[in-house]
Amino acid sequence: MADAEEWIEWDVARARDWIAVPRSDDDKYSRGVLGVITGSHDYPGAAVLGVEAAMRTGVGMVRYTGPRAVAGAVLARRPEVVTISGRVQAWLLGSGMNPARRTLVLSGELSQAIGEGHPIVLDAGALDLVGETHGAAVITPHYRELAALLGGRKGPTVEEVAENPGEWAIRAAEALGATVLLKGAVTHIAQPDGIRLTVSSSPGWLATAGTGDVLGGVLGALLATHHEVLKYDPSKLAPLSATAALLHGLAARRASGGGPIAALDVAQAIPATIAALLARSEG
Ligand SMILES: NC(=O)C1=CN([C@@H]2O[C@H](COP(=O)(O)OP(=O)(O)OC[C@H]3O[C@@H](n4cnc5c(N)ncnc54)[C@H](OP(=O)(O)O)[C@@H]3O)[C@@H](O)[C@H]2O)[C@@H](O)CC1
Ligand SMILES: Nc1ncnc2c1ncn2[C@@H]1O[C@H](COP(=O)(O)OP(=O)(O)O)[C@@H](O)[C@H]1O
Repeated sequence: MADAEEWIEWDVARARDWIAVPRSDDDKYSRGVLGVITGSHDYPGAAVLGVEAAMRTGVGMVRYTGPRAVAGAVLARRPEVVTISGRVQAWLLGSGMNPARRTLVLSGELSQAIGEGHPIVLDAGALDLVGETHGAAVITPHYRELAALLGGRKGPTVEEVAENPGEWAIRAAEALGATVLLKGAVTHIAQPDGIRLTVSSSPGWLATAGTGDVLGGVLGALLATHHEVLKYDPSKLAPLSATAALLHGLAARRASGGGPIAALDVAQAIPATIAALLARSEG
């Protein structure tokens, strides 16, 4: 089992360096466009939550090209979103999707997105596509999803992952050749190059439906706004992933104020959380 001392706990001082603040010469394209294929007939809300979170984290544009039936819900919440295909600098795939119900058309669209080689977040119903990625890819499973993903490789039970999440995050990163952000009360980020980061400051109120979809949007936005550096140095996925998890937890704490929260509350609290983090105040 991994030595606990090898893990670095991510903090506000480190995270601050991974927020891309727009410069005077930036425009919406230079900041980065996030392509999003998420949501389904069964889970349209996951797409709404992820897109909301990405926009609140700060990105030049979101292109949502998921199921047409879901696009209406996304647009109803965020008319800023563009729903026609076009160039993007990063992708968020899979939240609210069921791989067992993936149509041929959707399979083709997901493969095409992955084939572009941009930095990519694979969540929920796109986790099984990790073997198709080349370049910077991060997967964002919870314990059950990681156990299922490793199942074909003499993998662990859900209980085994829960007992030792850090160790299984490391094993998954090595076996799958991707950055792993393993969600839980403590979020573990492991990369094949040996980087190991934790975020353990999130409030328990985050254990509510849809907060993982919000995290996907936060992370997608961070990848899109750091696409240039990721092109040359995919190892930067780890600090970006840890920053996403930290922001997510800080936004939850801010939204909560000690009381219960819903996932959308977390997304809405992100701008003030980022402003506080950049101002070196409490974060
Ligand atoms: N608003 C949205 O659009 C949202 C969309 N979401 C999207 O949903 C998708 C699937 O997400 P997920 O992995 O969290 O759930 P899922 O794979 O179905 O897990 C099944 C497991 O849970 C268990 N189980 C179920 N009920 C239980 C109970 N009452 N008490 C105890 N156990 C219970 C069940 O056990 P079983 O009933 O089979 O014994 C089984 O083991 C994913 O794409 C995500 O993005 C979510 O983010 C939520 C908000
Ligand atoms: N007890 C907890 N304390 C702090 N954070 C938690 C706790 N349980 C879950 N979380 C966080 O909440 C989010 C839940 O994501 P996920 O399991 O994908 O839910 P959903 O599929 O409903 O969006 C993750 O970011 C996870 O790290």
